[in-house]
Amino acid sequence: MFSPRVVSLVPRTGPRRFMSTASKLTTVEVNDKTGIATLTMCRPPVNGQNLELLLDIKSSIKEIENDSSRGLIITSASPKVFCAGLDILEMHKPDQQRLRAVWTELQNVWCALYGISMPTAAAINGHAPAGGCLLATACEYRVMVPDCRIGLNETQLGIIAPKWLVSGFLNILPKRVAERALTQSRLFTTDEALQEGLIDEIANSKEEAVEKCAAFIGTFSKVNPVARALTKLQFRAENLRQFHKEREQDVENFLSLVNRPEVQKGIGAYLEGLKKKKANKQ
Ligand SMILES: CC/C=C\CCC/C=C/C(=O)SCCNC(=O)CCNC(=O)[C@H](O)C(C)(C)COP(=O)(O)OP(=O)(O)OC[C@H]1O[C@@H](n2cnc3c(N)ncnc32)[C@H](O)[C@@H]1OP(=O)(O)O
Repeated sequence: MFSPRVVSLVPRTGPRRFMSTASKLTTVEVNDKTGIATLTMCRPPVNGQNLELLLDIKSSIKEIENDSSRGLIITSASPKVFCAGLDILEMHKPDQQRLRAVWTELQNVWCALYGISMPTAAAINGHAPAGGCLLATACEYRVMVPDCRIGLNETQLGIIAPKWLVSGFLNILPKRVAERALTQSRLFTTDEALQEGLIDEIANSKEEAVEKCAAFIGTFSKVNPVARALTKLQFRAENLRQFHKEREQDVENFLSLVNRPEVQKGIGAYLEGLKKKKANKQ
């Protein structure tokens, strides 16, 4: 559950350091001057969220939280993709135990990122559909590079994004825009996302996006961290409470939905479409 932590306001000095990470699927780099930690997802080619990546993101978030960093920036090592969402292979003809674990870990990642007390920002250096959009919208601030797409396109796969998953989206967009976007499986271009308020700024490169995220986090340097954390909680507590109340039922709903023959057929066709797209590119 959400527990605000007191963070020192004294700036740190010294070189950048790397925290230990559970595996190589994420890296965490702390800028010792600013105290801001950058969590980078590194599962090529598109940071598909399989079980191992989700476990790794969760443990990196916990590590950053325990280190009392000044803030957290999430980004990707892939040149064109921030995160392509759930690894569709985890949902296609799934192993039931693993599928259960995947969904539980997606819940855990969302809960850890959405409920963390320190300032958070996403440097969206590429496309961010579905689970990628989930990560970005769990953060407090978003900076995106041009010519990319972001949104919750779950209905395209025949699956339904549950309430907790949509709550970050609803923190940002008017309900009417959110409802239409979800029912239409809309992926917003960078320009559209800025216009609708789904992202806060555009940056010309990943480096610039990270800098802009750090500048946002820097705006809190003179704000009392406990007051800031409690204020953030005030805005997010109801969604978190609701999530905890429903999380077990939500796993059952997900499993039953994904196992439906017509959904399996849809996921299979979607995967085929992705493969064909690649073949057409070659
Ligand atoms: C009760 C609740 C139920 C449900 C809630 C569900 C919540 C979350 C759901 C999800 O996250 S579902 C996943 C949705 N994701 C997508 O629809 C994205 C699909 N991918 C794309 O649109 C594109 O790949 C891209 C991200 C825009 C990148 O395009 P690009 O041209 O750069 O790459 P390419 O398409 O050639 O892909 C490279 C490679 O990666 C494979 N790939 C892509 N996305 C996924 C994925 N999500 N899972 C697994 N694999 C993916 C693609 O097939 C290519 O593989 P190949 O090299 O082996 O052919």
